[in-house]
Amino acid sequence: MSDKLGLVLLNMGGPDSPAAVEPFLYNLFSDRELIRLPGGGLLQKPFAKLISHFRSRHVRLNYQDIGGSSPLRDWTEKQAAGIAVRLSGEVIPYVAMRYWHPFADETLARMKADGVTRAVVLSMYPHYTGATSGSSVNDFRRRAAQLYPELTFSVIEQWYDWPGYLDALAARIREGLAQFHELLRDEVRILFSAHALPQKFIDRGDPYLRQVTATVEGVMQRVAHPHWTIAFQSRSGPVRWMEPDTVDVIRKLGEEGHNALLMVPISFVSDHIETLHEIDIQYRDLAFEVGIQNYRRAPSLNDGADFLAAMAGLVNRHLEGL
Ligand SMILES: C=CC1=C(C)c2cc3[nH]c(cc4nc(cc5[nH]c(cc1n2)c(C)c5CCC(=O)O)C(CCC(=O)O)=C4C)c(C)c3C=C
Ligand SMILES: [Fe+2]
Ligand SMILES: [Fe+2]
Repeated sequence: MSDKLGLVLLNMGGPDSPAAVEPFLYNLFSDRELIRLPGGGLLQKPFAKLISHFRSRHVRLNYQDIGGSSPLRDWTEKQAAGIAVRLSGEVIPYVAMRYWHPFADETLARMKADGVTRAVVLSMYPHYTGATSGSSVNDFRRRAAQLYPELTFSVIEQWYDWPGYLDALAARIREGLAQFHELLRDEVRILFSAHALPQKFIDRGDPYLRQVTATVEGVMQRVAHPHWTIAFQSRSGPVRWMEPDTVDVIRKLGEEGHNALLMVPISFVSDHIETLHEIDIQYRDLAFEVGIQNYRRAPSLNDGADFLAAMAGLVNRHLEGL
């Protein structure tokens, strides 16, 4: 029997056309591991239908500003291929998304057809929370149990302190700092912006905050710049969210008279709506409004060779330990 090995990268997924925005949002708001709408589960789908319908107009406009669709699938496919070619031995790359194509069941069907019998499943969220990594891994496990129970797989679901990842992130920050005029560089405020979570995820014990903090500390040991802080972006509902909010921190930096700001997206490993729209458009407008004239963002990791080599190292170490 053949013993083909697959590498499956998990991520959120994003709409691939304007028409996909509403069903993408419906899938997202239907996920009770991400968001618990009122009604104890019974009303989750009707509420998801309603919210996705009303939210889609606004979200579609945001996607329109970045070219009409999410680049997340392309980046994740490039990452999967780039990691697979750097592994020892032959490994077939796949991607499985939580809320848009390719869904886990589509990917599992392809793996089965390709004769893949073993796989390493790698969550592309560096920091663990049940809302993202947890939901994606559970979804993959459920679908695999239904559709391809013979598949043997193991999961890598957190890697916030992997040295090669920290090195790659530090390199992006140095690139970001290099975009400022030499005379300004020492004064640059670095703002690490992680995706916010409702505070209740932290209170119930998700390690997300601890892991984000550890990543930032590991990176700053490598970069050695005196001015940095962490904030949380993209709140989206009427609950208590992690603090401080990125918007409030940008405002405060402006009020304090700082005029050089480097944004570093920290919980995402590729470009998508929250780097390309939120950080590059919305927060940039806000920074200018509060007097920060020099606003830059560190490039995302995307398919950077150093990042892919680091991730291949992570997968190789995992395979050696099996
Ligand atoms: C580490 C990454 C992410 C965390 C943590 C996260 C938590 C989280 N998100 C929502 C609600 C929405 N997220 C949306 C889009 C979106 N979120 C992430 C990542 C994290 N989310 C990504 C990569 C994307 C974009 C996909 C793409 O563009 O390719 C959206 C849809 C967009 C919008 O409506 O603004 C919602 C809604 C919650 C409630 C949450 C924590 C529980
Ligand atoms: Fe999100
Ligand atoms: Fe978000």
